[in-house]
Amino acid sequence: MLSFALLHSSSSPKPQFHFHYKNQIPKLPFQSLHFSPFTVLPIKLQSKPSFLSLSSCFPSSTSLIGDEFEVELGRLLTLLPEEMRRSVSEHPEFCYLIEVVMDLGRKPLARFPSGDFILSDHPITLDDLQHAISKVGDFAVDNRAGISRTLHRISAIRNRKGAIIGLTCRVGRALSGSANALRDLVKDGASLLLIGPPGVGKTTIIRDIARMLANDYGKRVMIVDTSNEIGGDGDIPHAGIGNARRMQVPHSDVQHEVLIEAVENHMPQVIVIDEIGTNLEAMAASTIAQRGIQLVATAHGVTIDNLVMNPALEMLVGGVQSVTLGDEEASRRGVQKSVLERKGPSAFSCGVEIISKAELRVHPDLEATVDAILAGRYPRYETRKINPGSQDETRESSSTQAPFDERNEVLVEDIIQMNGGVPGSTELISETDPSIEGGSGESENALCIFLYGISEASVIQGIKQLNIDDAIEFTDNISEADVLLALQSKLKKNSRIQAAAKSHGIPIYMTKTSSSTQLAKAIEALMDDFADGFEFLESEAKTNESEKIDALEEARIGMERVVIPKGEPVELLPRPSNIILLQKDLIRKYKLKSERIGTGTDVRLRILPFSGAPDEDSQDSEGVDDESEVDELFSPNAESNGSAFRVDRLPLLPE
Ligand SMILES: Nc1ncnc2c1ncn2[C@@H]1O[C@H](COP(=O)(O)OP(=O)(O)OP(=O)(O)O)[C@@H](O)[C@H]1O
Repeated sequence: MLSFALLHSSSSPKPQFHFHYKNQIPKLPFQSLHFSPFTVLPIKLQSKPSFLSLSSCFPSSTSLIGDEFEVELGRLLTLLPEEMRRSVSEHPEFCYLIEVVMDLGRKPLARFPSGDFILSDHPITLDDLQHAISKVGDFAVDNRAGISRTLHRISAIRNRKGAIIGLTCRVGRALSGSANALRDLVKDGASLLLIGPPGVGKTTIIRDIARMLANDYGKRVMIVDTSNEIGGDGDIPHAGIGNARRMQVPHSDVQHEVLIEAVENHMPQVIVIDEIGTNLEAMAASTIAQRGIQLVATAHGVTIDNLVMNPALEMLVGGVQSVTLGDEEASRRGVQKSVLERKGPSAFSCGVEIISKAELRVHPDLEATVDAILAGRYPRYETRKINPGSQDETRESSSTQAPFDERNEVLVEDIIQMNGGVPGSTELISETDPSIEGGSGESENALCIFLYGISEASVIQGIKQLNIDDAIEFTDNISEADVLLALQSKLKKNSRIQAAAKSHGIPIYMTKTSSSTQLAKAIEALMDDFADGFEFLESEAKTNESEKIDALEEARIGMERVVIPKGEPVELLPRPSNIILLQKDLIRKYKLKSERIGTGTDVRLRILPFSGAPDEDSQDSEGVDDESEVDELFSPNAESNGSAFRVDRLPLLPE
């Protein structure tokens, strides 16, 4: 029978970590970097699969894991058929197992940091699923179940008749120390909102925050545990939450009620809650914040921008409203008359973007971050490392630079960690530090593209002939991108993606089709502009800004001096489509109508005198609706560059 052992070897060579850049997945991206002195050797044993050496995966200081985690992981593995159990326990990354996926009629998979691994060539049967289901508690309405007194989460997929045909078995771990990087903030009573994509480690961190506040700072902490993920399944909470108390939620729809109940009945000083996702929950959280209770919560998203743009959750960060500025104020600020502003105070004082299992971006003043995003400026934030091994506060780097610069710092730290650097080091190493030399097989000057409506595969296919694979890379995180490349038809339907690109100062390019030839041309054009540092865009933006002000002033004077007092129409000068759109907006605010005249580069507006006819706000005199205006805005007459049209720095399109 096959099993494995973890052998400590101080003389063993450092493990080979693959260099990763931006969103590329490293071989072992977590704090596994601590574990470089351990070597995993598969050996043959005449015994049952053993997890006895599992605690060696984790230095004793890192967690409550050790023996308890062995037992807990063992309980998860009892869900699996013997062959799968053996296969997963033999995997070299067994300690870092994230999930086991069992779908009826398909081969079972284990998810590890380095990727998916097939556990057996035998497809999953109904019996296999039945066996697993019999070992877990009841599935709640959110189709999640747990294993009593463990942190594992079993999520079911059902067929149309309600029968379970798939399971995702997530390994839960209490990583004591995973919230150390936020210790200074939580200690001072800051309300923290953590956001991150699924599986990045949000629950793990807030669990540790709950423990830290209850045990280290003696606070009365109440966890509102919607799917029993923070405190584990069963009525006795998992040791990972320390002295914090927890309230279970019978149904996710009543999470907001339990939140209020927690405050009213149990006198908490701190409320911890995972996954605020609805408007009602956001409202409950805001109410709690107003009562002076420290709030620690998570929400799905990648960056704070995602929350600002999410109508259900924007309330968490103070809400967003559109404000019309006076002419003078608008020209003083150099912005259009209608701007977005924060409506009120944020329910949270700090925001934390969980970038990866090893890295956080802390926005110490969440309101300032939201204001910056709405004003199209770079928010200020600090990059911190998650370091479960250290009991100290681990503010590893502090940065208020523009994201582009900071990205390089992060990159450098990643590489150093991957090369076996000491976690917890507070040294900030410059990009030219020799220790990073040779760590990369990739170009540091690669152009990082966020694709929208175009698949990565199509671009790769398109540029095959160009031999520039190393010069570009892709990201799913718009804040990391140098440029947004989108399919025209998709982009024009999504004003939010444009707003997100704008808020990060990223130029937007688009193609009409995603054929290989078009994409190849687009990428070539893009590479040229990137090589020039997108310099021309800067000057274009400046020209555009002053043209915007001129155009609006021209329309205002026309209306105030001619159209309104004399009742005569006024023809404005030809302008680019995006500026015409702004003029139309202003004209509507004066309760006047306009018509678009001319063609090509001669397109301009004629402002019509008030006719007394009912005002159709969303239509101009030609019956052109906003959708057509959007089309117009995207017409290639403004900027054309082969197949890629620059539509950089568009104004926000009407919803
Ligand atoms: N620092 C870490 N090192 C190693 N494993 C980790 C770390 N943080 C989290 N994990 C593991 O990663 C997986 C996902 O973590 P977690 O459930 O906390 O993520 P999440 O962001 O809350 O996910 P979701 O949004 O899907 O609920 C779990 O198996 C967890 O044990």
